[in-house]
Amino acid sequence: MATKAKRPKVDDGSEVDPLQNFLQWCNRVGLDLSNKVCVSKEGTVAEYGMLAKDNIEEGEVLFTIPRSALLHQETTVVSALLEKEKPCLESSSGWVPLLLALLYEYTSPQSHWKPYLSLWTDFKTLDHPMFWSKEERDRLLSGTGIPEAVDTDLANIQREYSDVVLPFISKHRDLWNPDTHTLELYTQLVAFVMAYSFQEPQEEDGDEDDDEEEEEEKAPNPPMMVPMADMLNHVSKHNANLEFTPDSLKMVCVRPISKGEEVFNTYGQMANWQLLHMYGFTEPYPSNSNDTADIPITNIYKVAAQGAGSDLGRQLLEEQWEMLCQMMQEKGAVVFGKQGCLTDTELHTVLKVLCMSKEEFSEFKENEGWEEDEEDEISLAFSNEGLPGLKASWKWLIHEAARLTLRSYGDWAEGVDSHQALMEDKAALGGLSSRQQKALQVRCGQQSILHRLMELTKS
Ligand SMILES: C[S@@+](CC[C@H](N)C(=O)[O-])C[C@H]1O[C@@H](n2cnc3c(N)ncnc32)[C@H](O)[C@@H]1O
Repeated sequence: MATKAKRPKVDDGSEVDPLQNFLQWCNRVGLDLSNKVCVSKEGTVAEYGMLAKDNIEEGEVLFTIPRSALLHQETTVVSALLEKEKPCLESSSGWVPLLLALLYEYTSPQSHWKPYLSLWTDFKTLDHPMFWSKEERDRLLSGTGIPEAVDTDLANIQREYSDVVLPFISKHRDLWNPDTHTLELYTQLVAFVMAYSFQEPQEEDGDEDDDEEEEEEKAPNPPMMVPMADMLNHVSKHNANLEFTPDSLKMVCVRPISKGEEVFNTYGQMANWQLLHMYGFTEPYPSNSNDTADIPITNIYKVAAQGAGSDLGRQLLEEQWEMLCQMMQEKGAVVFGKQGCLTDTELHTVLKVLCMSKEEFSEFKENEGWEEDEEDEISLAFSNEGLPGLKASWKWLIHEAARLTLRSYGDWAEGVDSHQALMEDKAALGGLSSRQQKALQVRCGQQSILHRLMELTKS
């Protein structure tokens, strides 16, 4: 078993309340907490959270964290070594330096961040799908995109640990120990970073002449741990937001909060499948205004292939598909939100290429593309308002691809035809495990978006 952070003890051997210990530490490191808020485990949606002790106005600062209190690769005790060895610590995630810092600080009795890290003694309570069995993930979450995302994560974690972390810690046994800093602990800390870390937004250059491509190539900032800010839970209709300044980070109220209400941060615009994947929870259906459903582009192609009558038609379609695969860099899904398509440019490209006549396709290849349509027009055309007005061939492709995608949700709720019906049956819902309930929230959100899309595109 991996060594866990032990609960602090006072002289008589009794345990210190980890929260009080953490709040005292906050005081010592100069973290300024408004007396209008408090951290609590009661009256919150999930374990620790922040509550308003008084009415709070928009713009009020709830707490300020000096940058020296943040835990990341430049503040950890082992920062000089991490900096010196930077080239050997590169990986696709870019998380290895922070994870090495956490492996060290989490298991070091002298760590400056001990009162902070001692708040969590078992990261598995986060209940990320990565801690479910593969069988349970595949059974409960098929069709949601989560099983594939978790399989990729687990393969990456294992590779990163064996190729980068283990050789590194084996070389520095004065600081790390492979018997303590195991793959199991590493995986748990990955889940901690997924659910608790923050990424500072890239600074805007302000130089308008800058080449756009250069801007896009900037790597994202590495993640960091932000004590106190990570005590806040998330909802899509949040009431507070973290602001970054050169000296400190500030949690600022973004809509009035009444006394007794929970203070909610935003973890970003997260669909329920992303919340479950990254944080191990979902917002109750249908309250997540950021919910989305993906349609794999292969499903649009499969539908188009069913509709291609002759051999010649099928050959043309295959050429068009080959070209699309070269054009689309991402793994290939179009995303629909509650108000319409969120990847309208990609969907527009897919529909345009797959519906071209032989002549149009030859012209397209000769010109190496087409004149781009106005972005605003595309965005309107693929919004819920615009979808019913699309041309019939495009509507048919979207409609049938949505139907095909809906079929990919296996049904684990035996005897129940519709997930929606189960959602409305409070007694049956109460009989489900918490994992089954979360899976249901994800599926219902995605399915309702796809059903709506079928309605909007029916001929
Ligand atoms: C940044 S932490 C927030 C503090 C956390 N509640 C704690 O006790 O340590 C993120 C974790 O809080 C929980 N969480 C956040 N928002 C939630 C919500 N709206 N509903 C349920 N759980 C939530 C999830 O377990 C998530 O992984």
